[in-house]
Amino acid sequence: MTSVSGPDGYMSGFGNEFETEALEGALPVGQNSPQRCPYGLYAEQLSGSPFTAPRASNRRTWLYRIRPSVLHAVKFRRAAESEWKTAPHHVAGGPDLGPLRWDPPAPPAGETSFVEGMRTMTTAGDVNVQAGMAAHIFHVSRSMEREYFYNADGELLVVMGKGRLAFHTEMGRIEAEPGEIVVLPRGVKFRVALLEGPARGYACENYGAMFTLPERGPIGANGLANPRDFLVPVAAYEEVEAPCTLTVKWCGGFHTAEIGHSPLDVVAWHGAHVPYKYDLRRFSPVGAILNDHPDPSIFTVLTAPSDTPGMANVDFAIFPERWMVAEGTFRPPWYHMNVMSEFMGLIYGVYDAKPEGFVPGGMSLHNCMLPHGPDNDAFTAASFSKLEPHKLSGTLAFMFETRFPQHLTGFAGDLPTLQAGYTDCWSGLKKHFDPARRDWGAAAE
Ligand SMILES: O=C(O)Cc1cc(O)ccc1O
Ligand SMILES: [Fe+2]
Repeated sequence: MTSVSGPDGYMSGFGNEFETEALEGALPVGQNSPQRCPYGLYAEQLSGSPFTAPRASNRRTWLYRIRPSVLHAVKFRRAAESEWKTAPHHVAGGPDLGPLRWDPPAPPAGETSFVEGMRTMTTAGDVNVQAGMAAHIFHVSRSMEREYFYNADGELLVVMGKGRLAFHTEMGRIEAEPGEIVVLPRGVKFRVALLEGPARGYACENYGAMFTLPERGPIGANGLANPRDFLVPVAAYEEVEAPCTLTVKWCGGFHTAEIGHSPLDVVAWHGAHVPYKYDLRRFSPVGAILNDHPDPSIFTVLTAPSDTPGMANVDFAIFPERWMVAEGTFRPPWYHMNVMSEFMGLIYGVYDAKPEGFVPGGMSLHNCMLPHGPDNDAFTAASFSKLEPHKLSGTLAFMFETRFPQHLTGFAGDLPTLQAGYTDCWSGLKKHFDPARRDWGAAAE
């Protein structure tokens, strides 16, 4: 028998305790683990943080399901290797050290599901100590049918680039389109259906503490990513009694179990360890309203902290459409070297530091302490343009920024779309220094 039950929809908020039931009365009242659960369901706790984590970062969910997870996954067999790699993963060879950039890669050969079409560009840190991340790209040309997956290695932040996907999770269903992100927490089972495709995008796998909202400090109680814009699915369950597979990614290995039913059989749940989506177009940016170019941390959507305050395991920042109004200022990003490692992608439009060569579906890697900044065209234009209010319209770029150096995979190093001449974008930067011209460039304005 196959059926999918539950209302379509979302609940709103970030880090809340949510509760939802697809069948009236399925949620036990006043306790988590009654002697007998309503409708003959099994109670199960999924812990995303240690039991003893401080309240603010404690994340667990109680699931009321048709079968307990022990019946989903009793006999795992190692599955084939894939292009989805895990840190530590250091390959010999590859391109010489330097800033790197890629054009969009060709789709993989043959049809690929969300899991099959995941290809790792970089890995950082070490999954065994729950620190670090991986930057992936994915390409989806087929739905996962009776194939389910969960990741024990971390949470997955999915940045939609093209097409539309439906993430059927234990907690319910999330639909996503370009401009939106979806976060799938560690241990949550799901399958991904293709709604409109092929679909492609980027993903950040976070091995560390879960993504949370950054502090706003003096910005105050509002702005940036507002909690109410985060959407969590309502309960929906599959009652599928047919051969299915469940694959787990565990410390970099893939293991598959053959099971006789869908593991998305959660009829009701309550808790805070939840999948969610967020529309990046709802981000409320704060920027320079007089002068100077602020640090990109003002555009942090989500941060996954490390044990060192202010030194994120990984930050997810975006460069959304916004007004540029700063006076007497070089408006694009400054030239810089950064202890953090920056992986960037472009969802749509033009990125102000790189008007040429950085295209939607492409990516760049500016690793730990490797210099980068505006290309020659951007420098010249920004140095001499009239500084009127100017809107950067129809643009959305993002950055995965981690405290750990990012190591290229063999896949990334061998990609034919790796731009051999990327660093030439700076080669036209001339020496302008003239000890006699304190007002350099003034006449040209
Ligand atoms: O390198 C980049 O393009 C990302 C970036 C943008 C910015 O506005 C300031 C610093 C920074 O690393
Ligand atoms: Fe940078």
